[in-house]
Amino acid sequence: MTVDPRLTASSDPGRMTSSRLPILLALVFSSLFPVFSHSNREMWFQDLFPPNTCPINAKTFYGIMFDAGSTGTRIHIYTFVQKSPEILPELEGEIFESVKPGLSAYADQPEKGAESVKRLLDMAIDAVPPHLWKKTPVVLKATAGLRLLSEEKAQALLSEVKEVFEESPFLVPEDSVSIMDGSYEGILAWITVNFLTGQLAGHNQHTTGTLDLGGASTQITFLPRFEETLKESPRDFLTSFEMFNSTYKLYTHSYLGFGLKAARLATLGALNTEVADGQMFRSSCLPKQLEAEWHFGGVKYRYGGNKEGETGFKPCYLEVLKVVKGKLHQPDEIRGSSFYAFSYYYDRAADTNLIDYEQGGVLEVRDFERKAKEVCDNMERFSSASPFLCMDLTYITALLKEGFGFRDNTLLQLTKKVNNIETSWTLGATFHLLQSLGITY
Ligand SMILES: Nc1ccn([C@@H]2O[C@H](COP(=O)(O)OP(=O)(O)O)[C@@H](O)[C@H]2O)c(=O)n1
Ligand SMILES: [Ca+2]
Repeated sequence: MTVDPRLTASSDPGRMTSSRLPILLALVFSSLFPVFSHSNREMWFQDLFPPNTCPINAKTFYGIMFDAGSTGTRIHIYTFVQKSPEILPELEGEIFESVKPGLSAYADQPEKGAESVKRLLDMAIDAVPPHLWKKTPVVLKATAGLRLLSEEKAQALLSEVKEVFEESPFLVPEDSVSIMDGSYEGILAWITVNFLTGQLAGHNQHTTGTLDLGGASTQITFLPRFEETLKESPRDFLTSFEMFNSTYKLYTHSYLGFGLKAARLATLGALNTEVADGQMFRSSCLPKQLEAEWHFGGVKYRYGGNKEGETGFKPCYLEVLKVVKGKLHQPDEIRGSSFYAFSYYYDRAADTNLIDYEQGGVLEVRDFERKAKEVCDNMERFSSASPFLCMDLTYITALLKEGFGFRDNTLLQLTKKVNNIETSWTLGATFHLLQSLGITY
């Protein structure tokens, strides 16, 4: 990935290079897996094989983490390698695959939902060598899509998935299928990003905050630097988290119902309401003549443009403002910081050529606003794209400025992968899992 120098003013850009990654991983694993501290043990073959090249003891182990998101289900198969007992393991790579729709779309057909998980799990059967199946843990964590379902429907889905896991040859830990607490989603994504960018090695305190915009919820997470932030934040926004032998006191919050798709419904006035048969929801953020249907979370919605009334950025911004204004906590200290942003921040920026789809890039908050104006005031020119493009960009602008209180010139590093590893909470969750299972080789 490329790193904008503006973002690394207080950190070391050299840390981002992939050649540093194994060293960094080794450092992190040394605290993750204290069992490795037997590095003084004498080995008869040490004189024959230089460190790192002994083929006899090279060991590979895996972790399988499912992300059951509101818009899709994804599998992450992480491979770790330990080349000899003296050398610490390295994160070798990740196999990633996804399917749509997400589990919550199968609210009334839980077996079909579980089938979608099974198809992905079959990939792990091919990726993990048979002799390691029994030692490879498999876990699924669901996010906002399932949080929004009734307890009964969500549990039915989870128990079908659990059956799929139990019929597989992998290690199924207790609590292997669950709905993840929203605050973990933020913390674990923060761990992933700061781990992959090298900020968790040693005592470097130049960590970066993270912004995740999902379909149904959105998270903000950062390491507060000022006492004021700790004093002024609501208690449940602050959390201590132990990882890699350090305790991180993080600010994190997950706003349920503020993901991009939930925000569309909220803007249309259709979130958390009983939808009457044939009811039409209209918005000035949609093309004037549009009338269409949309399925989300197992419910069908009819929506359309303001046939007679206004359309465009100004009226749209006022509509969207009602969804965010005064609803989010605004920590002062983030105004001058830079953040990593992913998920729908990335997708909408890439869709509108604000960033390169493969490389990502760095934007200022005002770039989203500029693009929102361009799209909303020229909807006919963008009619081949999603009819929601104007609403989505306007929502992102309002969420960043009026929701979180970022400045126009706050920098956002838009990233999908760092060193070819997905910037998802799943890697942080896998570290946590391996730590709790005491998996050491
Ligand atoms: N590994 C992943 C997971 C999600 N995403 C993006 O995250 C957004 C959807 O979020 P989600 O389905 O996880 O929804 P939530 O359950 O997090 O609300 C989409 O833009 C996905 O493309 C991604 O880019 N990479
Ligand atoms: Ca997500």
